Amino acid sequence: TVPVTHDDPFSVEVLTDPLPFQAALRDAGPVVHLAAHDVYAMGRYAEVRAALVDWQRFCSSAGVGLANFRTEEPWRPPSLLLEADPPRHDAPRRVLSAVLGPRALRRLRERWFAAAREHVDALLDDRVVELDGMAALAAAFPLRVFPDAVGIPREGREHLLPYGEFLFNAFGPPNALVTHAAAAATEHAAWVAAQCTREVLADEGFGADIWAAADRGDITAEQAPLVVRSLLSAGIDTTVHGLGWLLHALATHPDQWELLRTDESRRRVAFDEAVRWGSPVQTFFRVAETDVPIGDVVVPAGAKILMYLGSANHDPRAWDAPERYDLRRDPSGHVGFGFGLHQCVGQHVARLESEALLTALLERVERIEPAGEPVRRANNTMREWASVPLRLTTS
Ligand code: HEM
Ligand SMILES: CC(C)Cc1ccc(C(=O)O)cc1
Repeated sequence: TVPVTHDDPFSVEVLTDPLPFQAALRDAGPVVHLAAHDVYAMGRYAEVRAALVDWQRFCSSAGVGLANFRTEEPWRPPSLLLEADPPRHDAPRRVLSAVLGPRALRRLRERWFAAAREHVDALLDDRVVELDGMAALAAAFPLRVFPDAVGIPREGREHLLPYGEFLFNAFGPPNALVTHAAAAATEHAAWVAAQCTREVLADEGFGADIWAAADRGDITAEQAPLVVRSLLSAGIDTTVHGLGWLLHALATHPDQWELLRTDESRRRVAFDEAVRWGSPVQTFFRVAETDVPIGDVVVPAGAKILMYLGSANHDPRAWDAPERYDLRRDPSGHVGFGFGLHQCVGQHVARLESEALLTALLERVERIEPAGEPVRRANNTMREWASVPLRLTTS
C-alpha cells in the first residue's frame, strides 16, 4: 500500500521551512500519496531524476502545476515548451535552444560583465556599504540586463516581477497566495503578452531572433509570441532567486567566500551549488501517461505526481552533507534546473548573469556578511528571500 502524508507542502509553514517535510517525504518511501491534494509525490533523488528523463510516462502537456489541463482550463495559454510534449515540444525547443545558444552568450558576455562592474561600482560608494542584496543585486542585475537582451520596450517593466511571482504561485493549489493576486495577474499577463508581438520588439535580441526563426519557417508566426513569452515567464524570477540564494550562501559561509577569492576555479560551481542548496524552483508536477510502477506502488494513469526538486537536491542518498553549501563538492547532476528533455533551456543565460555579477563583486569586495536576518517570502513553487541584508567591505 502506498504511504500517505496528510501534511500540505503548499502550506505557508512548509513553504517557509520545507526541509522537515522533505526529510519526512523521503523517509516515507520512493513515492507517497499527498492526501491534502489527492496527488502523488516523489522526494528522493533517484526517483525524481528517473521520472524527469522518462518524458513518455511522465508527461508535461497536462500542465506542470497542480491543475490538470485535461479537466480544467489553464489560467493562461499553455507554454509551447514547458507544457508541451514531443512532437509539439520539439520545434519550439530547438528554436529557443539555438537563440539562447553559445553564439548569443559570447555576444552578451562582454556587455553583461561591463554592466555588472558598472552596477557594483555604483553601489560601493564607501569602504563599508550596507544594502538589501535582493533589491540592490539579485533583482536589480537581471532586470538591468535580461529585458534588454530580449528586446522589450522599457516602459511597463514593473509588471515583470509581479507576473513571475503569480506564475510560480499558480503552479500550486488555488490558496491565498493565488487568489489574493489573481485580479492583478490579469493585467500583468496582458502586459507580458503585449511585449511578445513582432512590432514592439527591438530589431536585435532574443525576441527578434525568435521572430526570425518564424520567418524561416522553423516555427509558425502563431507560435513566435508564445516562445517569447516563455523567456519573460521563466527568465527573470528564476535567476533573481538563484542569485538570492548565492548571496545568502556567500554571506553565511565566509570560508566559502574566501575560497572563491583565492581559487578562481571554484567560481564555476558557486552558482550551481547555490541552485542545488537553495533550489529556487522547489517543485512542479508531471502526469502519469500510463499506470507507472514505482517501488511496490503503482501510480495510476492520469494521476498528478509532484516532483520535489528541492528534496532530491538534499537527499542524503545522493549527496554528502546536503545541508552544507560546499564549493569543494561537484554539484553536477543536481536537479535544480530539471533534467532530461525539459531541462532548463536558459540555464547558461542564468549562469552567465551569475558569473558576471560574482566576478564584479570579487573584484571589489573583500568581505561579505549578513547585516541582519534575511526575510523569507512564501511562494507555492519558488523558495525565495524577500530581503537579504548584507554588509559589503571593499578591498
Ligand atoms: C536560476 C535560474 C533558473 C532556474 C532555477 C530554472 C529552472 C528550470 C527548471 C527546473 C526547468 C524544468 C521545468 C520542467 O522540467 O518542467 C526549467 C525549464 C525552462 N527554463 Fe529555466 N530556470 C532558470 C533560468 C532560466 C532562464 C534565465 C531562462 C530563459 C532565458 C529559462 C527558461 C526556461 C524554459 C523556456 C524552460 C522550459 C524548457 C522546456 O520545457 O523544454 N530558465 N527551468
Ligand atoms: C521551472 C519552470 C516551471 C520555469 C518555467 C516557467 C515558465 C515557462 C514557460 O515556458 O512559460 C518555462 C519554464
